[in-house]
Amino acid sequence: MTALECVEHGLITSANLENQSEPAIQIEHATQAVVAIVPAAGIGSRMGADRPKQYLEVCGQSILAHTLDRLLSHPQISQVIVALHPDDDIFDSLPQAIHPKLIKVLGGGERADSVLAALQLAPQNSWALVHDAARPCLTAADIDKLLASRGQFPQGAILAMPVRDTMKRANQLGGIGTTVCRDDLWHALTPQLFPTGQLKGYLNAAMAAGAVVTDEASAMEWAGISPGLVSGRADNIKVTHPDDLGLAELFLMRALSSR
Ligand SMILES: Nc1ccn([C@@H]2O[C@H](COP(=O)(O)OP(=O)(O)OP(=O)(O)O)[C@@H](O)[C@H]2O)c(=O)n1
Ligand SMILES: C[C@](O)(CO)[C@H](O)COP(=O)(O)O
Repeated sequence: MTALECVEHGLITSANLENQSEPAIQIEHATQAVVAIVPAAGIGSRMGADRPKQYLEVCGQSILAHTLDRLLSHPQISQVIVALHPDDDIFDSLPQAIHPKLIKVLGGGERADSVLAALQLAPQNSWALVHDAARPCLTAADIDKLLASRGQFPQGAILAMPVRDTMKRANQLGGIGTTVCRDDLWHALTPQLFPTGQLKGYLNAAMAAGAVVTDEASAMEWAGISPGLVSGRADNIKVTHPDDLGLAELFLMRALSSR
């Protein structure tokens, strides 16, 4: 891909191109493979269903199948690596399981362990686009938006959504302790996009240091990096509790009917 094509695809900014010192780095970043990492080894305890929530059906197929469809069909994603629970006996029955772009790996005890396990199979010199299996409503436009942010955020970025409600912190009695200033507060979503080698290294180091790592950005922040915030759609929900299923069904039906 030529430098100009990188600018046309929004992979680098024209400013990067004019900056004589960095075009090679920016173009290299922009033309590296993008590998989707899908942590799908959870048990869905908060859902309390008869199976892991990623295998609950909405709009005719499982939540995981919807998520994989979005990633496998994206032209800039060259590979999809899915981390599965050791006891998973459903995945291989999914039509998506035999897709040539897809690789499966055993996940770990925590989400971060599953992400790390999948990262071992990603090329060191690639971009890792980490996306929860439990977020089936992701759109191609939001993936495009995050990928296009690499020119502005060469160290990586995440999809996120500004907080809209007044935020309260509970006290010990289950009442309102305090109102939290919501200025500059964002909900972290996924995908989260980082250079694979850096993410692997910092994820390992942060976890070894006992840091709390609930998303990939936490590990990058632990290393002193400030990932970009890219405003994403509010319907990119994480299916977590039973009442999320109706919302996911609604959003997926709306997306399918608009095709
Ligand atoms: N050890 C784990 C735990 C979670 N996940 C994945 O990480 C994503 C986000 O995690 P969460 O929503 O918490 O899923 P669960 O851990 O399954 O839910 P719960 O916490 O209610 O058990 C999910 O796609 C889940 O499958 C994973 O790959 N490996
Ligand atoms: C990664 C994530 O979806 C960003 O909001 C979230 O941290 C996952 O948290 P969970 O407790 O593993 O669901």
